[in-house]
Formats: sequence, structure tokens, C-alpha cells
Amino acid sequence: MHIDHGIEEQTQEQPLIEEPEDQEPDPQPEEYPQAAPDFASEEANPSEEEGQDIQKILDREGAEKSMLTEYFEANKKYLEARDILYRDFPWYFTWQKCKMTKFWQKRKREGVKQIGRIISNHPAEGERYFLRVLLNHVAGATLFEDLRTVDGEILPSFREAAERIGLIEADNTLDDCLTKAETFQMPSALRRLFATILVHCEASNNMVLIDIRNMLQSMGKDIKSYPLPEIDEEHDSSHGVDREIYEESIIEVDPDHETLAALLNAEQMSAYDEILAAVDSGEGGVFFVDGPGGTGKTFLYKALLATVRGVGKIAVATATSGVAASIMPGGRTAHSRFKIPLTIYDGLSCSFTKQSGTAQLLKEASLMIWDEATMTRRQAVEALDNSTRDIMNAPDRPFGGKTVVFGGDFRQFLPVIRKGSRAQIVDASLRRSYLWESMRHLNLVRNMRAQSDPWFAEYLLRVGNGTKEDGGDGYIRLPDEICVPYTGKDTDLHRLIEDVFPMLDDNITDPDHITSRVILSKRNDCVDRINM
Ligand SMILES: Nc1ncnc2c1ncn2[C@@H]1O[C@H](COP(=O)(O)OP(=O)(O)OP(=O)(O)O)[C@@H](O)[C@H]1O
Repeated sequence: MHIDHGIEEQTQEQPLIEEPEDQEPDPQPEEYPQAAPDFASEEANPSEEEGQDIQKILDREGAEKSMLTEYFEANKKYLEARDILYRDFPWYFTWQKCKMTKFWQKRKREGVKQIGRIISNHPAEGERYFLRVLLNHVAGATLFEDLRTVDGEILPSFREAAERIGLIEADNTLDDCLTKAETFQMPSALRRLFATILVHCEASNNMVLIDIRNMLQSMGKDIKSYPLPEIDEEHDSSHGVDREIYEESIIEVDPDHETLAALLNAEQMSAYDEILAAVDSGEGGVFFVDGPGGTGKTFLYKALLATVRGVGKIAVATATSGVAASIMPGGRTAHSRFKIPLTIYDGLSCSFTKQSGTAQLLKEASLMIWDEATMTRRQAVEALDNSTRDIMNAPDRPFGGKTVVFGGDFRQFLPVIRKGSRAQIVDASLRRSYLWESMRHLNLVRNMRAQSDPWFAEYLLRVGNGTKEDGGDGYIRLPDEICVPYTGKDTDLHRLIEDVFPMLDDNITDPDHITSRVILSKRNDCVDRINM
């Protein structure tokens, strides 16, 4: 069977090319009704048949024959017909319909410019629509079954055949769409989107049920406890596994990240070994990777994630900010992944239940990473501790005996406490948590980002540690050698630009030159002035 892997056209209307003189005049475009096994042929003209008994019409000789069933017959009879799509049939055959019989007859003159148009129908019509999609792309069928056969396998529906050939989108595209929408759409908008998908996007009942099942799972409920139809597990790629676990388990390991472990420096390697030993032993452990900016914390996390996921274990990557989370493969913000409530107070727990998909994921996880933990309020970390002790039934073990790696740099941002005093900010930091002493502290000090500029790396460390450069008034004086002097003249800005982007005119087309340097400014009007 010949399969045409085209895209389904929106319309089959083409300019009608008048037929030259022909013994078989066929002046109007053929309009084909199509009859799926479950649909009656539409060939009868309702106005002609008005008033007649339906049974009589059905009993009439030849009533079971339609253009489509006879197209199958023609394919059986004529070998050369099997390369012709149903819609192109009138080029080579004419439709003969007399009182007693109906059939496609071979044209005496082939390739007559006669077009056919299959009656259009809407995706909401289900199988009838998918049959039409297949007829527009698959030639040579001698039975309805042939249209449902792909690579030798007879599929249960036209829809699945169309999907397997790639003529329509698979449900997982719709699933992705719903998953993304779930994170930011208001409930009413989400329901509208769901209804729109049902009506316009060819979603199968199975997909709808799978989606409802997943949503129920993340709320800690089982779809089986509701009076809903059974899910056909054969068509569920997650095979009933909790969505959270399924999504984590399909994160692909970047081959470049698999080689990172071999590149770690001595301090990174020692941290890597200690953490992996905790993972491998199954005993668990709580770690805090303390490293100033540029010392390779993210590099270490990527190496750990690749190693743990590479052996088929689950590693959960999170960070306090979305930007830091997005740098790690499969990264999510800690608030979203661990369902940490927005209102924070002492003694809090996460808002997932023991039966939820999130709880199952954390139970299964061999490693959890929380980057920028120094920027979050300690109560958020303590909420995770309370919940993991609970789900692991290990009330006496920090994080229920899981391996958890926190990382961050207290020299960078501390938690934000609106209008908070210095004491309140310090009190909210992870260092003040009862968990701090139970964490194994792993220090990274070698600046890998500023390797070629050891002076700057050391200077940064001194600033971060609050020594020397702080004048005591809360301000830090930058050394002259790293400043472009400000004289108050118009030429100052040009000097700054020349300093950051040397020989700009010559390098303007070099993407590396342009993207490897930047002038930052606090205010948009300054940005506009610099860009002018
Ligand atoms: N062992 C290493 N070998 C080669 N390059 C490294 C190594 N470790 C880190 N780097 C590089 O150093 C730079 C800084 O590393 P990374 O971003 O991991 O630091 P970080 O501690 O997470 O920084 P920040 O706190 O600012 O986010 C990156 O470009 C990274 O690729």
C-alpha cells in the first residue's frame, strides 16, 4: 500500500478544470460521501426519497454500495488503481450509477482533469473524520481494515492509524499543553482550555481520562474510587505510574553532563564522592555545599544529577529561584516541587498529602538538590523536613533519612523579609535552623569562573567574607584598577563603552564578542542612553 505522508489539507477545493470533449462527460466535481462501517451511505438524495419508507430504501438492491465501498472494489479489480488516492479517483474512473448497479468504471482517456471532493467533516465527528484524513493520504485500500493497517499491524481505530502514520498530533502534545497551563492558568481558564481541547483538538476519551487520573493523583486521590470508565492502560505511556515519578524518570541525561564527573576539581570531587556514598548506601545524609559565586556548585550538581539518573535512580533538582532551577536539567523551583505553602511560619509542613504523587516521588527519590537554599527562609526547608519525616515514617531522622543536598552562598542574597530588621533577616536564614548542625558542610573555595583572573577571584572572596573592603559604613570601595573613572564629562560614557566593548565597530558582527560582556544599569533611562 502506498502511503503519502503529507499534511492534511484544510480544503480539497481546487479550481475545476473543464473537461475537454469526451465521450464520458463528467462536468461537475464529484462529491464523495464516505461511509465508515458504522455510517450509512449518504448517497440517497433526501428530497427524492422524501415520504418513502426508510426500510424500503435500505432493502433496495445496491443500497449497501457507496462510492467508497466501490472504490475498494475497484482497487481489488484493477492493480493500477492502487496508487491512486480516493480523492483523485475521478481522474481515472467515472462513477456509474444506474437503477440496478453502481460502480467505478475505468476512463477510456486517462488523466482527465476532473477533481473529486470528499465531503468535509469536523474533528468532533470522531472516526468519520479520521477516516477522511486517511483516505486523503493512503492509497490502495481494498477494505476498511486496510486503512487501519500500519506496518502490518491492524489498529483498533482510524484515529490510531492516522496518529501512527503521523497525520495527526498524538495526545501527548495536548497533555503537554495542559501540563504547562496547569502551572499558570486560573481554574476557570483551565476548564475552558480543557473543553476547547475536547471540542477542537481530536483528544481521545482515553487521553481525557488519563489527564483526569493524573490530576487526581497529584491531589492524592485514585481515579478508581470515582464512577468513571476504565483507562485503557495500553495507550498510557506512563502505565499508571504517578505523573510526578513518570516525568522525573523520563528526564534524559545530557551526554555532555555524563563527562562532568571526570572534570571535577579536588574539592568538588571530594563533595561528589561523599554525596554519592550516601546515595549508594541508602543511609541518606544531609549536605550543605558552601561556595562563593563561581566555585562550581552548579557544575557539581549537574555531575551528581547525571550520575544518579544515569543508573536509573530518581534525582530531584530544585532551586529557590526559577532562573537557577532552569540551569539544572529537570529543575523546578523548590516551592513548586515540594508544594511549600506561601505563608511561612515555624512548624509548617508542605501541602502535599501522604498519598499524593509528590509524596510518592520524594519516597522514590535517591537524591534531592535544593540550590540557593541560603536565599529561602529556614521555615521552608523545615517544612520539607517535617513532611519527609512524615512520609518516610522516620520521625527521628532529618528529612526522613533521604539524601538531600542544599547549596548556596551566604555572601550573595539572604532571604527577603519585607521591611525586616537585620536581626529578623538573620533569624530567617538557614544558619539559624535546628537543621544547620545536622548538615555535613562541604566547602568549595576555588573560583572556577575567574580562573584566569586570580586577583579578582580573591578580591570577590574578601568582599563576600566582609573583610577589609568594607569601610564600616556598609559601603564597599572598589579598587581603582577595576573602575572606569567618572569625571562628569560627556566623554565618560564613551570611555565606559570602549572599555567594556573594545573596538566595537570592528567586532559588532562577532556574536562571541557581543554576548560575552555586558553593561548593567539599575534604570531603564540609563539603559536607553547607553544604547543610543
Ligand atoms: N571542574 C570544573 N572544570 C571546568 N569548569 C568548571 C569546573 N567547575 C566549574 N566550572 C565552570 O566555572 C563556571 C562557574 O561554575 P558554576 O556556575 O557551577 O559556579 P556556581 O558556584 O554555581 O556559581 P554561582 O554561585 O554564581 O551560581 C562555569 O562556567 C563552569 O562551567
